[in-house]
Amino acid sequence: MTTTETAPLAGSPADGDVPILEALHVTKHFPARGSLFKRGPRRVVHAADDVSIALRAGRIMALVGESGSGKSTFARLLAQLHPVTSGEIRYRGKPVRVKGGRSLRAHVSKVQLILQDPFGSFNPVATIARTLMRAVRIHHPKATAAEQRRIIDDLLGQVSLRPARQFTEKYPHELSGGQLQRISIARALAANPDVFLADEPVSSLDVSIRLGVLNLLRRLVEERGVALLYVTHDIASARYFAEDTSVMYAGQLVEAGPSETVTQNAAHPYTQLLIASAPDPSRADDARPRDIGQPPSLIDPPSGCRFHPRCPFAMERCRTDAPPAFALEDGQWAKCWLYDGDDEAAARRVENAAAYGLGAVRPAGRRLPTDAPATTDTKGDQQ
Ligand SMILES: Nc1ncnc2c1ncn2[C@@H]1O[C@H](COP(=O)(O)OP(=O)(O)OP(=O)(O)O)[C@@H](O)[C@H]1O
Repeated sequence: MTTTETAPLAGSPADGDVPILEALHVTKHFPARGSLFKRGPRRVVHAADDVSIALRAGRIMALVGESGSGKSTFARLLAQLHPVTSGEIRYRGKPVRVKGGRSLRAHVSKVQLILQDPFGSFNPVATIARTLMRAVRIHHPKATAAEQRRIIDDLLGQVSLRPARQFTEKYPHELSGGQLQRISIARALAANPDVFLADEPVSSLDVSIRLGVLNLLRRLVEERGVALLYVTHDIASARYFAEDTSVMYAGQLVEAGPSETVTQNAAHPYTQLLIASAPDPSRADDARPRDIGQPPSLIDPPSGCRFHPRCPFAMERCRTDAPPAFALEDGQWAKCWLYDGDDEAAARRVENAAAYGLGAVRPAGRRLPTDAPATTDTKGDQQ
């Protein structure tokens, strides 16, 4: 038995290894627009509430959710671009306390953010060589000019842009979105990071070139042993790309576990609806619930389970009490009262299985302590 009685841990990491980057009970509240100058209690946007995640060497974790669920905010918290409201970020087991300047630079060199829109992240009047040289000078200040040029060639080679001279003298507008996204990955590699936080890295690219960029990221994870957080609204891509998947709804994680299990045997009704509403021509006429409605306001989120106003299986307790995490099989967990041990929950699970044509009704889960970080790291003896 490991420490996992109180900390559900996912995937299949080796025993005793420490995650490279971890968030523990991380919360971020932004002041709501206009609330700074109003009397009365300050209103806040609950962009992330009590989110715990562990990123491990050589593994990809998908963070999936609709627009506005808090995914980008969470990635930025990990990158320390926003301070957390409460909770802790740990790098290799040690709390990260960034106060700007040198400590921020040290964190950024280890934890690199890759953004959705590569065009927006380049200086339009600088050549690729100049942009990359800037990153190389920051991270390899002692290298000679010739060495720095060699480093640039090598970085471009690592992202399969060869020969380098075909790209170095170009301006961003002369390159395709896919080429630019590769160059932003090369720029991130200049820091020799341990962690990539890729925020919708392929959503702005043509469908035909997405796979190439995802394959490149996968190769870098495997060859360099970096940890990768893959932020996406596309749950189908999580299955093929990431070992582990966490699902975020209205600022909270609602389900996590191995990607194969989460995508093929989703437990939370929100994940089930996300999957049912993903385009799939092969099931054009099936009868699964598909109208997934609108996400709630994050200024005044619903009481109890935040998904209850949209949930076809909601019970009275869902309106009043926030669900704890229930450990299921295969390292999967879900914060959903459906997996409670009583008869009403069991009856709703029967309805749930019927609605989604599931072969078998799922058993109840094991309720995990609420103070435990319900991370995506569900390793261990939680069954
Ligand atoms: N700096 C900020 N100040 C105030 N509110 C913010 C700020 N940044 C994000 N938010 C709010 O936090 C919530 C979560 O936004 P976030 O961008 O993290 O979601 P997301 O899941 O990444 O969505 P998308 O996929 O559209 O980027 C939204 O309600 C957003 O308006």
